[in-house]
Amino acid sequence: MKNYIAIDIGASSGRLLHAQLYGEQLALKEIHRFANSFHHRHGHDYWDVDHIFAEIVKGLQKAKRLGIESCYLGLDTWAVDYVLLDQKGDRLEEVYAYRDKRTEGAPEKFHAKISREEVYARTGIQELPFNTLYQLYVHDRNQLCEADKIMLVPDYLYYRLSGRKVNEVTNASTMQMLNLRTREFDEELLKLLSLRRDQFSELIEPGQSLGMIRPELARQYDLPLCELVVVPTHDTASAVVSIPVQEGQSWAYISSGTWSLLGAEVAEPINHRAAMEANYTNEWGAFGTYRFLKNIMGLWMIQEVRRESDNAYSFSELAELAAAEIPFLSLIPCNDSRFLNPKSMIAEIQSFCKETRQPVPLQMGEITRCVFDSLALTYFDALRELEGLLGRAVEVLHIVGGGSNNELLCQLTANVIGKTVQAGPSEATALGNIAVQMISSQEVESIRAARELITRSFSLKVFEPEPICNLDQVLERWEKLVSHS
Ligand SMILES: Nc1ncnc2c1ncn2[C@@H]1O[C@H](COP(=O)(O)OP(=O)(O)O)[C@@H](O)[C@H]1O
Ligand SMILES: C[C@H](O)[C@H](O)[C@@H](O)C(=O)COP(=O)(O)O
Ligand SMILES: [Mg+2]
Repeated sequence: MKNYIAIDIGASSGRLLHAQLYGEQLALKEIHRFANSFHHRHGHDYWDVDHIFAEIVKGLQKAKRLGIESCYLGLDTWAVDYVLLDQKGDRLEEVYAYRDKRTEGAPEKFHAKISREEVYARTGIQELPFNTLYQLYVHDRNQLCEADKIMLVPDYLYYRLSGRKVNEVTNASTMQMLNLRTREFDEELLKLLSLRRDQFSELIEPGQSLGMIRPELARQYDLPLCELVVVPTHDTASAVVSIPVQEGQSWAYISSGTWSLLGAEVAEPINHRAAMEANYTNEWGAFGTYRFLKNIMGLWMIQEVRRESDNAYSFSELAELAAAEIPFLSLIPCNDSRFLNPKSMIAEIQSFCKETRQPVPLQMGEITRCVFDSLALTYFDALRELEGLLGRAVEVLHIVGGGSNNELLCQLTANVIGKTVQAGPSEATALGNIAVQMISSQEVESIRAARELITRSFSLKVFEPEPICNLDQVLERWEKLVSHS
């Protein structure tokens, strides 16, 4: 029986899961989980990639102690952030976190050199201030010139495990530097950044093998003999692979974790002006698909509210507290940049409500209810835009990732959008990661077969829309709030 290990590192936690195929069912078991977050040092926000790598090694050691002598191994993380390497392959400096404030105003400066329209026509990528393009634009020039290689975080972790340097395409597309037509780094953008193509590595599609884990690593730490398979290393790309789509469904998804990524799987990019104005993106998907989606602030806001309350409540307790509150009392424009990385999320939420003469949420349930109500309304707006851009109605919204465990938010979303919500799997990213490994090992023949296997193997919850009294008034108030933010 083949062993598959997925390492999924999101912005709030990393996890290592083991999967095996038992007949027609896929069994998944969590072996290791660790908290992940960026740290504020010397005025900036950084990831601790050495700690992340140490946790990966710890997880693989646990796997070996559980009797997993050999396995396939795939790894995915969040997007856009990168590591600078010198010629010896050593890291040149700390790894900036995308929420660091250094990119504030960077898009405006960059687009003085080349228009937004031109960049969107070339890349089809939504404008987020922390895209790699803008991060590199503000990065210290001397450091960049010194860099022999620029690798996104998962590429770097694969390199430390395998010794191979590659840029996997689904995550590379989030850099906003890949040209949709040539499917290569855009030469004009490289020139504007004064970067050379050879500072990046070979672009590689998911599904290919990078060979075995470095033998010295396996020996030193007593690790399983892993064959490293390049999976969709952008966590959202892996999550989309595992969406339990039913035949004939007109479907869309929300990959719901730290971020809520709301979108559809399309065969060709949609990068016309209307898509740009709606700030929809064309991140590359597995097997030549595209992820036509939009970033929504997501459960980051709940994570911060929880952290500021010293983690006094579990995520399910926060949802229960919110469920007892009056709906749609206070609302916030989730995607406003003020919520990207405020000193205090609670204070920022309360300030907005005060500024807009809404009831100011004070109790924990009031605060989390405000976030969940506002997220559901933000999903409503984004889904309506998506249907317009796709030119088709969506019948079912799949919510996958940790947020699929939040039954209040899933029901609220179904009620506001007036459509069926299908929730789960919670570990969609890891399952998509494993699915691509299984396709590569030929134990599963296609994404379609993988989705059927996942649908058979994991329980999903269906939320049918329930009527909301005075929804029209809520939407009217919401539109005013969002249009003025
Ligand atoms: N039992 C639960 N009830 C409510 N929400 C949950 C539950 N479990 C997880 N979540 C939500 O899922 C989020 C984490 O999702 P996850 O996909 O693991 O995030 P990431 O991959 O970004 O680290 C948490 O911030 C929390 O809001
Ligand atoms: C910064 C990116 O927009 C972000 O990484 C997003 O693309 C993503 O992958 C979020 O994944 P989480 O699991 O951290 O929500
Ligand atoms: Mg995630």
